[in-house]
Amino acid sequence: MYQLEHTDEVLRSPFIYRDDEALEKKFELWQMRRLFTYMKPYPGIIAGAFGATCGNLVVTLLAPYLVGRAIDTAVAERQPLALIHYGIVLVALYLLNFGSSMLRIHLTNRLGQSVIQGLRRELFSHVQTLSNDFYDSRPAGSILVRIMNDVNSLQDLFTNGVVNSITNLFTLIGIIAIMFSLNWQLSIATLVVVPFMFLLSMRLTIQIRRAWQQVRIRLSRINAHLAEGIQGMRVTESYVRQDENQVFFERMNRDYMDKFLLAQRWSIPFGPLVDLTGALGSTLLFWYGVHLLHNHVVTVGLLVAFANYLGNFWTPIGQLGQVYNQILVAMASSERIFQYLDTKALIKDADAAKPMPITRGRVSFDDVVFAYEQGRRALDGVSFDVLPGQTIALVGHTGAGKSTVISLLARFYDPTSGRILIDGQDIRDVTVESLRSQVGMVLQETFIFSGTIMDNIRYGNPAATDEEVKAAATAVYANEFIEQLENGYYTEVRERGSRLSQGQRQLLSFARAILANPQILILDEATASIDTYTEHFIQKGLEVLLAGRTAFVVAHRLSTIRDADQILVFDHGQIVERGTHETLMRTRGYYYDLVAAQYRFLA
Ligand SMILES: Nc1ncnc2c1ncn2[C@@H]1O[C@H](COP(=O)(O)OP(=O)(O)OP(=O)(O)O)[C@@H](O)[C@H]1O
Repeated sequence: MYQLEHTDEVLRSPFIYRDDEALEKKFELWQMRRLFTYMKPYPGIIAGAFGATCGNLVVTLLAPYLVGRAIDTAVAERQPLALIHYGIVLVALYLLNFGSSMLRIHLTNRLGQSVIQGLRRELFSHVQTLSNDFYDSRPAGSILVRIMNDVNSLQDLFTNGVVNSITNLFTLIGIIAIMFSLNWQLSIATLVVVPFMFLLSMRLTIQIRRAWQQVRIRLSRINAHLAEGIQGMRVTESYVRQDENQVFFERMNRDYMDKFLLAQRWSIPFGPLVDLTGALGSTLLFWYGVHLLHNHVVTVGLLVAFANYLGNFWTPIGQLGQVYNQILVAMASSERIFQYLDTKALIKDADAAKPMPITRGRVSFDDVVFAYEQGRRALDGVSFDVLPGQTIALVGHTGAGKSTVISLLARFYDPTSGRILIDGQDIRDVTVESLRSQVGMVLQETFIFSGTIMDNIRYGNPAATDEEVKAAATAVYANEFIEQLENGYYTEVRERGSRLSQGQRQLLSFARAILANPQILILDEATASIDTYTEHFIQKGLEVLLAGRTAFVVAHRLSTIRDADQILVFDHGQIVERGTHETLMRTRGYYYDLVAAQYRFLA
């Protein structure tokens, strides 16, 4: 069986959770301030949560004192009625505590979820406005991680961190103030262990957090590998790579288990150590307390009250340690989130942009130069003029610049220099929305969304009725195959349309496009070989789709090229020949060679 040599290789797989992304960062005030602005819309919830925590605070501060008083007065002086009164007050206090806790947990969760939801909404809506260059430069996985994981990791801070840390500070200050007002000597004896509690809590929670982060990274690696493995299962099977995959997976699985057990090793001692420190603190308190008791400096009730106060130190100290962790994690995540939010869309409406009126469809490229990366021109001085209703075929070797022409026409990028005009208007002077609503695109790979066939066609025009969808499908000859599916137009398609053949997807995209009814159509013909039966429908569908529109076709079918009004032949980003099929064939130049080399078998 195939064995991997190095552990590092195990970790080579493309991670959803990228290892080069920091998991924690040092505190930055401006970042914290910006994060807090997301809480602004919820003053009512915040006030309610603070109100509820005040209820908890009252009980934490008052209950130990009352227990002490009950011992000193009711028990010591044998007054059962007074004891019952104390009992009733304490029960009432704990009921208040119960109610306050329920309300606080509900409100803080609501606050956390509202903030997270708002942040995620803003992030998604912003990412949707970003230009193609943004998507070109990062994998989809890393965008997903930011919208989901990074936003989620802020959840703890907003749910518990903010409200709790303020309450915890008040609790600590309150307990210390009450203790000193009752007896300063005993207060000092009680507080001796508190710095140790604090240090222990900080030290352990940092280690525990780091250990669990490692577990999460391993889990993300497994997820990423699984997702890829399942998507690429056909390739795996066809190359008989199951065994290698199994070994690879086993290593990752094992790695996850090791990290999990390590994290457990850090987490397990936390509780017992807390108890141990508490016990040490109590021992010290009672040892000194009994000494004070003998000298009649304190009473038994006071000693018991102090022991309870000592017990009440742990929760706020532990939670403050956690908040420190939550802030460090939030710094790293929010930095990445803000980085996305601050990314400006390269393509956006000019200040004076107006909607483009319904176009006739005349398209001109005027000395257009474009480079994706500086110094490497993908288009180099491209000029052409297309009359309304004409079909233009773009041909040329791979990498010649055909797709770049159509990307610029749909304004996914702006030219480095030169102009693109539609009906005499520079497309940079009109709104992007109005431009794109009139420039339809049918791409090679038809993206099928989860839903019915009906929904998928309607994507072209959400306002279309069922009848209009069916009419559009019928017009481009897609009706025949759709009717044959088990539920016709209401058949569910999902998983990137895997139920549909390449040809059927193409027909679906024609229906989608004709429903949108754009004046200008961009068509990247699919290169995949399609059975002759479907090909026949595609051919007829295409004729309907192109009729009456200005169309740019990155053409692979000789039939499309032959019927084109103009053929633009590209090479290294320049138009090297132009004309109709007949004239170009007669010229016996670049196009002739191209056809001879590439399309001979199609003729
Ligand atoms: N997103 C991108 N980032 C950087 N360079 C790119 C990008 N897209 C294309 N290019 C480069 O621009 C040049 C033109 O590419 P283009 O996609 O327009 O060619 P094409 O003629 O459509 O090729 P094909 O027929 O293979 O689709 C190529 O050198 C290509 O490597």
